[in-house]
This record gives sequence, structure tokens and C-alpha cells, in this order.
Amino acid sequence: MARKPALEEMAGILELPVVDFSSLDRASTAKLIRQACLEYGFFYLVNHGIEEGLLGRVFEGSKNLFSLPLDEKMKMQRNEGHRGYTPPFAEKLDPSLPSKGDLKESFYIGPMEGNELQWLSNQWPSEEILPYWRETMVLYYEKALSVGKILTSLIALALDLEECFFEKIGALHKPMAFLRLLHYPDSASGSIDGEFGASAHTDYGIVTLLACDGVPGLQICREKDEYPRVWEDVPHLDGALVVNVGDLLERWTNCLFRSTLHRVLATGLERYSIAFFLEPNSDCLVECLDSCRSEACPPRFPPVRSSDYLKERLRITYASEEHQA
Ligand SMILES: O=C(O)CCC(=O)C(=O)O
Ligand SMILES: [Fe+2]
Repeated sequence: MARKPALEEMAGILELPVVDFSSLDRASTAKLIRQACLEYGFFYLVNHGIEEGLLGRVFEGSKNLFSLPLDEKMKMQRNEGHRGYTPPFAEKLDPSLPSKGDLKESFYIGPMEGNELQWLSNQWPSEEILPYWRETMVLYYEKALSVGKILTSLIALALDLEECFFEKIGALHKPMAFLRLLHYPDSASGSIDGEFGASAHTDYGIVTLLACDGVPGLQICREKDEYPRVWEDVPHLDGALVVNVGDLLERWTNCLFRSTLHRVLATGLERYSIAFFLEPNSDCLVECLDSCRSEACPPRFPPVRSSDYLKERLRITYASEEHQA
């Protein structure tokens, strides 16, 4: 049973490192990424090359999707392949909370290719209802995936590995990457009685690339095992993607890189965000890197197969949905 936080404190406004994706000096960029992952597990990525116009169309598409009547959205409810619509309260990212669930609604789009026996296919709103919606999302998915893959090669450099390390071990071959559209409905401020837009959690995979609409609410807690928990606001940086380290990268690095706890407050304001979760190929074995272990610092986690890990995390997150059903 997770220990309950006795109290929470608010710290000042955070100044996360800014990584310039267009810099030609890869060694310096890798150094900066290393520092950011050691200290925060979060950084801003600027000049990432995803056009503003495309991002605008993704946000627009997201608004149009979430504006559909609930019964239309429920026709595309999240399937066994973890693709489709999740209504408000379907998910409780922090299972220790007494609340009904998180306020957000979301829509998952998974890999277009892959083993269809294991992973059911994506669900799409019909072309008549939302024209060009699918094309826009597929285009964004591909662009985000290519940014994620390049970023992973910089992360390999940051760990003193050869830059194709994660490719070589098969992590980036048909990766389990998910695009997730998120909508936080406007509602009375609920955090006081334990309701959150998204409750405290860490992400599961390698890295997450997050585009936000500028509405506040995202917070991080840098020391997840210390109480009282100290929460810091992540300010919006126009044009930047917020990048954070996921749990599997934390496991690979034996906690050298932090998978930092974060949440989204229920501020009462409507908010949209677009998350892209880069998770390894389902067969990839995630085990402590040689460079991150020593006699004084033995591996903290046993090796785990990526898909086993992800399945278990999703099971816990959606357990409240099963109880409600
Ligand atoms: O919407 C956000 O700002 C964060 C979303 C998030 O943390 C998640 O979906 O894992
Ligand atoms: Fe997250």
C-alpha cells in the first residue's frame, strides 16, 4: 500500500532546461539532456521541427472530436488494443486516491503497423463527421515518432552509449508509441476534494512529448519518495514540447534518469493537450545498462519485457473502470 502524503507544499515556479533540437552540436545537446534528466526528468524541446500549422490542426481536430455527443464518442471506446476513447473518470492515474477517477477524457491512437493479432486496430471517427481527421492525426503521429527516435539517439549519447544503441537492441523497431489527445473539461475547481484533471503519476515508457495549449495546470514533484510532496508549476513555453522521462528509461538507467511524478490540477479552466508516449517494441527486454551499474550501485530492478510491464501498468490505471462497469 502506497504511503499517503501527510501534507503537500507548493514551491516556486520552475525553470526547466531548454534543449534546442536544431543545434548541430550534438555533444553539447546530449550533455544538456543528461543534466536535465538527472535533475528534473523534464525539459522543454524547442525547434523540434513540427510545424505550428500541423499542431494547430491537431488541437482543432481534438476539440472537434471531444465536442461530439458522448454516445458518438462511446462508439469508439478504448478497445483491448488500448486505442480509442476514454470518458471522464475512466482512468485513475493515482490509484491511492479516494476519488472516482480523473476528470479528463482522452483518445488514444496506437501504432499503424504491427501485430494485429496482439493489438487491435485504431478507431477513427467517420470521414463524414470529421473530414481529414485521420490524416491529420497520422501525420502528427509520424512526425512525433521521428522526433522521439532522434531524441532517443541523443539520450543514448547522453548515457555515453553509441547513438544507435536503442535501435540496435530493437527498442525502436515498431515501437509501441501512442498518441493521446487529452481534454480537461471546465469544471468547478476540484483538487480540494481530491479530484484532478490527471492525478499524480509517472509515465510508463521511454519518453513523452507533450504539447500544451497554454492553460496552466501541469505540475511536477521532483522527489517522489519524499514527504511532504513539493509540487512545482510547469510554465507554458510557447512553441516548445515538454519532454519527460518514462519509467522504462528510469529502469534502464537504474534511476540515474528520473521518471518524475506529475499531475494536472483541476483549475476549473478547459484545457487541451497532446501527449505522445514513446514506448519500446513490445518484445524489448529492459534491463539495467552496464554503464549505470556498479558494485556500489547494483541494479534496482529485475529485467522486464516491455509489453509485460506496460500491460501491468495499464491494468492498475484502469482498475477503477472495471469496478465501475
Ligand atoms: O495534459 C498534460 O499536461 C499531462 C498529461 C499526462 O501527464 C499524461 O497523459 O500522462
Ligand atoms: Fe503523464
